[in-house]
Amino acid sequence: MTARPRAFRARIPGSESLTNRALLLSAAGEGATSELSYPLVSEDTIAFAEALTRLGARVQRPAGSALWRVTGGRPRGAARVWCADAGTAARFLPFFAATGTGDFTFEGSAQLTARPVAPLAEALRRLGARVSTAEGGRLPLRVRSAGLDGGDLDIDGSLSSQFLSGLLMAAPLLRGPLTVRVREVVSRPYADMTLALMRHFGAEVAEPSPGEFAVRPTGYRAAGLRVEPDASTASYFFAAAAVVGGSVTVGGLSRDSLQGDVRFVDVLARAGARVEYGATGITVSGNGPLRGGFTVDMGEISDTFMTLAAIAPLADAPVTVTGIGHARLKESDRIEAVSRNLRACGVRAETGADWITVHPGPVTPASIACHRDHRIAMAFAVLNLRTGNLTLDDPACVAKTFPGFHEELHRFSPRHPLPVPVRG
Ligand SMILES: O=C(O)C1=C[C@@H](OP(=O)(O)O)[C@@H](O)[C@H](O)C1
Ligand SMILES: C=C(OP(=O)(O)O)C(=O)O
Repeated sequence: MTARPRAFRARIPGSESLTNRALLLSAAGEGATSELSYPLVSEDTIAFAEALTRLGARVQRPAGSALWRVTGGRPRGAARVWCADAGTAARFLPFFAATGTGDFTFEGSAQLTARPVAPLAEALRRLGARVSTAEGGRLPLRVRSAGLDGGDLDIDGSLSSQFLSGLLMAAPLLRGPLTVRVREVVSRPYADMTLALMRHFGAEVAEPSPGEFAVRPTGYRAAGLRVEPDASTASYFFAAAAVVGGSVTVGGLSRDSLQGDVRFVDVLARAGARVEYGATGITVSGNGPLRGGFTVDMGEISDTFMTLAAIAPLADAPVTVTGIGHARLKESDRIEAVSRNLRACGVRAETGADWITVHPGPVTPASIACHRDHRIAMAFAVLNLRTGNLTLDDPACVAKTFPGFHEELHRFSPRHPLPVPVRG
């Protein structure tokens, strides 16, 4: 066991999900200016902000400032919009663009192009937009529209909640009321986050029955928002305390967070860590060896399943995670990426369509294949705090949501190596 680090207040950047929603809802407030404090500054949110400027908004983000100002504008004309690796950009912005008038093409990286957008295209066609996609319902996606009427439609939420969130956020910008029905939606806490932020920016949205949403064509008003720290990112630092001892506090998070991933701490509690919900933040403390011997459905908080799976070899019995089939459709096939990397470390892991079981055992030296997935890199960096024998084949991929990750984890435990500056 390494030396017990002191109590540590982790400096966690703003939530990507809250930042991107607030950027979009601010951009939808035509002519009005909203202020976002402590937004996430990362590849995903910069790409999202730049995409919005292509769609008529103005985003002022002074270097080093914790305050972004967004002035709304209506999408009009023709634009090619680059979404980089950001799933939320590809799934939210076409709906917003279709409420304007013009011809908009959305493109993304090879990684993003591998992720589905068919449910989005189908919903937009039913609302009257002209939409085309690449084969298999992939990017590039082209949408031509002269604004959308309201109506009544179903949307598929089984692959991702982001399609529902994108449609809901666009709904107040339609010419009439919209009723949306979703039979099954994964990651439901993200839809709840969407509803909460829509209301914060002035929308009237109700859920008269589970999975049925009624939205009035009210448009949006400007609002201010202080962005919570990213609960998915906090999971790595909470898990670090659980596996090396000491305690980590993340200020600005609570049981009432808008982010479902804050519930990851309850999973750590099942594994034996001590969790305290304080007045100013959440604290997780290591409490002896990690306890396994349980099965947990992480379908609603699937971004954090990798954090648990990566430290599960350190537990005293197997850990099974279920409900995570949709995690195969993210930056990587995350069930496959985690299980292959664990096996490369000599750890026994079994998988199915939507589950993984990790067995305890020694971790042998390995190079972790990150698959350009920031969460694979960050999760295995936590395991390495204990083993000290792992390297990442792409440490820089963390910049998608936390450019300063390695520095902050090193500040918690010097056992985490600082990234070697890339020469040239
Ligand atoms: O709406 C959002 O901000 C997100 C929704 C989730 O995706 P799925 O709904 O595809 O699970 C999550 O994995 C992603 O990191 C962010
Ligand atoms: C899946 C993720 O993000 P996105 O869908 O926005 O690419 C993530 O951050 O884990």
